[in-house]
Amino acid sequence: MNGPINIPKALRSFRYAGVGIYNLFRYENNARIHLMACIVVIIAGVFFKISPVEWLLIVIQIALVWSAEAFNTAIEKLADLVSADYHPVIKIVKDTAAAGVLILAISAVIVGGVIFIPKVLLFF
Ligand SMILES: Nc1ncnc2c1ncn2[C@@H]1O[C@H](COP(=O)(O)OP(=O)(O)OP(=O)(O)O)[C@@H](O)[C@H]1O
Repeated sequence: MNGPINIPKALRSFRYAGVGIYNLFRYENNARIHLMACIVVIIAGVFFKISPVEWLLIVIQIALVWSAEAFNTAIEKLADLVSADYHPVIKIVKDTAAAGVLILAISAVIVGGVIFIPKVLLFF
């Protein structure tokens, strides 16, 4: 370690990360879709009075998907900077990054289904 913890620097990092979160939901279509899905899930969670463990699973899934979306967007932006023209490697990079989001989105749908489908069926 190079000395005491630099609190102002840490706070600046938080601010930059906050700007990143704002930009993600302000400008990225897929991130907005995930945000809307998250709002629907939270409303459903409150409505069906899901348990604390179920809330924790939902929170983890939301964090995983948002986080993957943030990394995917960062990779896309970097790829666009590296090569604005079509490039087969950029295609692999972008498709692979998108695959990371899709894998976690499928996991979130499965977790959501396991939690909510029985409650919805009981409701009707
Ligand atoms: N420069 C490129 N070279 C090769 N393939 C590309 C390139 N740019 C995009 N693609 C292909 O098009 C797909 C969509 O890319 P794009 O950057 O438009 O992502 P997106 O998911 O539409 O996100 P956004 O609209 O937020 O930028 C990529 O997954 C990739 O297959």
